[in-house]
Formats: sequence, structure tokens, C-alpha cells
Amino acid sequence: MAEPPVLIRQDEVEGLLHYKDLIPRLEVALGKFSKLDSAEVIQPVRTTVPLQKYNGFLGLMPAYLVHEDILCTKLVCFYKRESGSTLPSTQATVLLFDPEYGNVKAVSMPMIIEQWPLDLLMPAKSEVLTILGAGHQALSHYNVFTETFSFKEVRVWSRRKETAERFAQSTQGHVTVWESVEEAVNGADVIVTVTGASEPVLFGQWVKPGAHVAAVGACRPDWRELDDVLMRQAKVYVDSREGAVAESGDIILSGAKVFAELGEVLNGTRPALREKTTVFKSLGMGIQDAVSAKLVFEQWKNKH
Ligand SMILES: NC(=O)C1=CN([C@@H]2O[C@H](COP(=O)(O)OP(=O)(O)OC[C@H]3O[C@@H](n4cnc5c(N)ncnc54)[C@H](OP(=O)(O)O)[C@@H]3O)[C@@H](O)[C@H]2O)C=CC1
Ligand SMILES: O=C([O-])C1=[NH+]CCC1
Repeated sequence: MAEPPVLIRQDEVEGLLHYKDLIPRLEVALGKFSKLDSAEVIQPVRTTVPLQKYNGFLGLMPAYLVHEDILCTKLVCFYKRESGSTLPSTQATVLLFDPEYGNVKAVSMPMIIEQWPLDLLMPAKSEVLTILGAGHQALSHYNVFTETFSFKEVRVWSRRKETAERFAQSTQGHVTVWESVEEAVNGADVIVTVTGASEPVLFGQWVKPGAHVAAVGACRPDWRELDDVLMRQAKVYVDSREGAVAESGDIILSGAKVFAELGEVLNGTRPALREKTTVFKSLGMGIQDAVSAKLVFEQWKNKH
């Protein structure tokens, strides 16, 4: 008889997995996912169930990594929150299966680890980082970017100045708060957009040529964070082409062409044009959660 599933709480997950251990395993999985006719990593486009009454959706994000025999599904609820709301906008549960028998081995309510090997696309000399949005994703991106790279200056903007100020008070290093997006991104080498916006907040005319934009918000076909000018002038990289053309308003509504999947850069089939203005449009991949869940479960077993 199969063992009952273990429940791994979010605070435990944080102590069991560091993103530095995740990235190399993720790179292998992404490279395999982006191979032509790949049968090694199976990840269908997210299925979404609209929750109109609550201005949100439930997303189902399954993935099977054949090379590591990892079967996993993330279930994520996302809501568009009014300004000043204290309710969380993203809540996720991850189920890790035994692929042979089909029983659930572990259930966890993880931090959503949206970390990517983005140094591939950042300008070689990146001194100024601007984060647009100041919520959960902003903090996790701040932590990874500032632990991994040495920026001379970090700036933050949020829809409400109080959110940006609270963010700046919560970070380890010095962060300056800006009231205008245009001024906040002026001269920035790396811009992370992590807002709940559904209309563009970042405009191409403000972006320094050669800058890198990591676009993390706007995960529905009619939501946007970036304007047409930026989308059309930049080389656009995505996590999954199939996902991007189905779900990303920034891509669908601007008509921008996808240059490459990040996995194609990692497996050497497309170049990383870091000297150009680049946009990485991330929508989230079940693969990330599958790799994370396996690592978390292994660590959990070592400790119990
Ligand atoms: N690509 C991926 O893999 C993932 C993407 N996401 C996306 O990242 C984004 C941020 O998520 P998270 O940090 O958890 O959210 P939070 O609710 O914690 O933070 C949202 C931030 O966006 C701002 N904001 C909200 N609505 C608007 C708007 N209409 N216009 C401009 N700014 C707005 C908020 O400003 P204020 O508080 O000042 O009002 C706040 O700074 C979401 O779009 C989410 O879908 C999340 C997880 C994974
Ligand atoms: O990957 C993810 O969990 C999400 N992407 C967009 C909203 C939530």
C-alpha cells in the first residue's frame, strides 16, 4: 500500500530549497523541453478556469519530466486585487506524484519560485536595476538579482507609493523609491515588471537601448505590462512559445514575434543577443514546480 502523502508547509519549503540548487536542474529540463520534437519533458499549456465573480482564475499546470521521472501538478489561484487590498493575489498548491502508481507522494504550498538563468540576456555591464511592482514577486526577484549580481543602484516603483516604501524598508540593501515609471527606468540596465497591471505600464521610448526587461506579470491574453513599441523593438524570449501565443497579452496584442525560448538558448539552438534590447516574457512553467517539488521532497526525506 502506498504511503499517505506528506504535507510540506511553505515555511518548511523555504528552508529546504535554495534557488541556487534549483537553477542547474531547471536549465537541463528547459533545454530538453525546447528541443525539437522533445518527448523528454511534457508540459501542456496551462488550463485556466475563470473565477469571474472573484476577478481571478484557477490554473492547472501539469508536467512530466521523463528523464528524471518526475510527475507533478501545480494548482494556482490568481486574483486581480484592488489597490490597497491585503488579500494575496497568488496562492499555489503543488502535488508530486509517484509516476508508476499514480499516488500523491507530497503536497506542498510552496513559495512560487520564478527564478530563471537571466544573466544570459542581461547586458554584460548591468549597474542599475529597476523593479516595477513591489509585491511578493518583486521581493523574490530582488533577492535573487541582488544576491547574484552587483548592481550599483536598485530602484522600485509601485502603483501606490506606500507599497514601494514598504518594499524598500523590507529589503536588505538600499532601494530608492520612485513615483514615476518613466523616471524609475531612465538609464536602467535591467527592468523587472512584476505588477498586476492589465494595461501597459512600461513604454519602449523610456527603455535604454540594450537593456533587459524581465516581464513577469500579465498572464492572460488580454492583459499587458509592456507597450507595442517595446515589444516590437526588442528581441523577445519566452519560457514556452505555445504558452506565450496562447496566454500572453503582451505578445498576442502587440503582434510581436517570439525570437526564442529560453530553453533554446540553453540547449544552444538559438543565441542570447544580450547586446540588443531583450524582453523575457515569463508566464510560469509546470516544469519549474516539478523540479522544485522533487528537490524539496528529497531534502524533506533526508531530514525525517
Ligand atoms: N510569470 C510567472 O511565472 C508568475 C507571474 N506572476 C505574476 O506576477 C505579478 C505579481 O504577482 P505578486 O507579486 O504575487 O502580486 P502582489 O499582489 O504581491 O503585488 C502586485 C504589485 O503590482 C501592483 N499592481 C497591482 N495592480 C496593478 C495595476 N492594475 N497597475 C499597476 N500596478 C498594479 C501592486 O501595486 P500596489 O500594491 O501599490 O497597488 C503591487 O506592487 C502578477 O501579475 C502575477 O500574475 C506570479 C507568479 C508567477
Ligand atoms: O506560474 C504561476 O504560478 C503563475 N503564473 C502567472 C500567475 C501564476
